[in-house]
Amino acid sequence: MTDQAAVRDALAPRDLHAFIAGLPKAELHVHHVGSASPRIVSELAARHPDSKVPTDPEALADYFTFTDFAHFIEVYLSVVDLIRTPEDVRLLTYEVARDLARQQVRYAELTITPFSSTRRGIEERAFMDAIEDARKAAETEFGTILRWCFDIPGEAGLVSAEETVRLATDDAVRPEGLVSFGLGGPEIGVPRPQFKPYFDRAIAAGLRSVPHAGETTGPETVWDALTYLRAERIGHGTTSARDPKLLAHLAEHRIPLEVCPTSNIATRAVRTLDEHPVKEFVKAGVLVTINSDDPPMFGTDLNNEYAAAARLLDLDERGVADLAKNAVEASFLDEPGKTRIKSEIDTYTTTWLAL
Ligand SMILES: Nc1ncnc2c1ncn2[C@@H]1O[C@H](CCC(=O)c2cccc(C(=O)O)c2)[C@@H](O)[C@H]1O
Ligand SMILES: [Zn+2]
Repeated sequence: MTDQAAVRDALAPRDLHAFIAGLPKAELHVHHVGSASPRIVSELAARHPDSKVPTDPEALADYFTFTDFAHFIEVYLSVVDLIRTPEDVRLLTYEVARDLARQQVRYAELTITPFSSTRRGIEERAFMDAIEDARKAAETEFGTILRWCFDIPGEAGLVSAEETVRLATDDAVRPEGLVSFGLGGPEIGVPRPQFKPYFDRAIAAGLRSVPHAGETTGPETVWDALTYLRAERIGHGTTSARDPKLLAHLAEHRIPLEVCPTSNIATRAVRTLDEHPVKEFVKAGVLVTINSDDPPMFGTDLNNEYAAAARLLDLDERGVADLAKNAVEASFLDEPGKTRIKSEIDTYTTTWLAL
């Protein structure tokens, strides 16, 4: 071992957490408002004293403890209420990009719910300018590429679907960084087929379909997302593990699952991490990507999600690097960009293992 390696060994922990921290990554399932750090949320809460969101980061940690999925949505919307001006939007987006860059995220598809902001009075062009301004600044200053997914807040119904697809397809409004179209919010009482016309319009406009499904309802919701919404990836897809035919279909057609382990525990979709079905997904040959969903709300970050997946799947450095390459491959980044990041992952891993 060279002197340099000996010194490096003595200084840095060689455990998997250290490897993950430096590993170039891509994140495909992470929400804009859901990524507001405690510092940002408390700063915004201080600007709006009428809000019930705590300003003190300690109290915020308790506030972000959920009894069930409906409670999570209620808390989520109270944070949405803090985003009131285009300046709030730009600050939030830029800071989310900084947090992603700190975790060596080279590329992220950030899910934004524009309906929730325009209906709260933020003018649509100003909203789009704010996110685009932050996206360009992030790429220049952090080297992190951001793309947008616009999603329908399903519980808000077809009015929100119409507004979301208009904002996503009207050339006078849609932002340059928009690549995909999604469907979020509660699944219970929100059947997927009703959104087919809106997804058809989004897909016809060149957007990729990535709805949430199988997070809080059964595998039939995942089938519906595939059949009616022509999903190219599935947000969560947790209950797919209950249907071997669905697992076989996802594997055969290379339809990736955007797995968010800690999210599923925090929203009580899955009881404990050890009971998470990600092992079943891998055993069935399904393409698994690891994501953080709403990291500060769930007391996690992307690196922690990779560490959780490594433990559940008993992975070494090469196994973790493969997970990272899965996400790059499943992304909607152009081929040269994918090749570049995958090559960076390979170089990083080879260098790490050689030390
Ligand atoms: N794990 C998650 N699973 C699912 N969704 C998640 C997850 N994390 C974050 N979201 C986001 O929560 C939003 C929910 C917004 C919503 O339900 C709603 C209902 C009624 C009115 C309004 C409004 O704005 O007026 C909004 C979704 O759009 C989605 O982007
Ligand atoms: Zn989500």
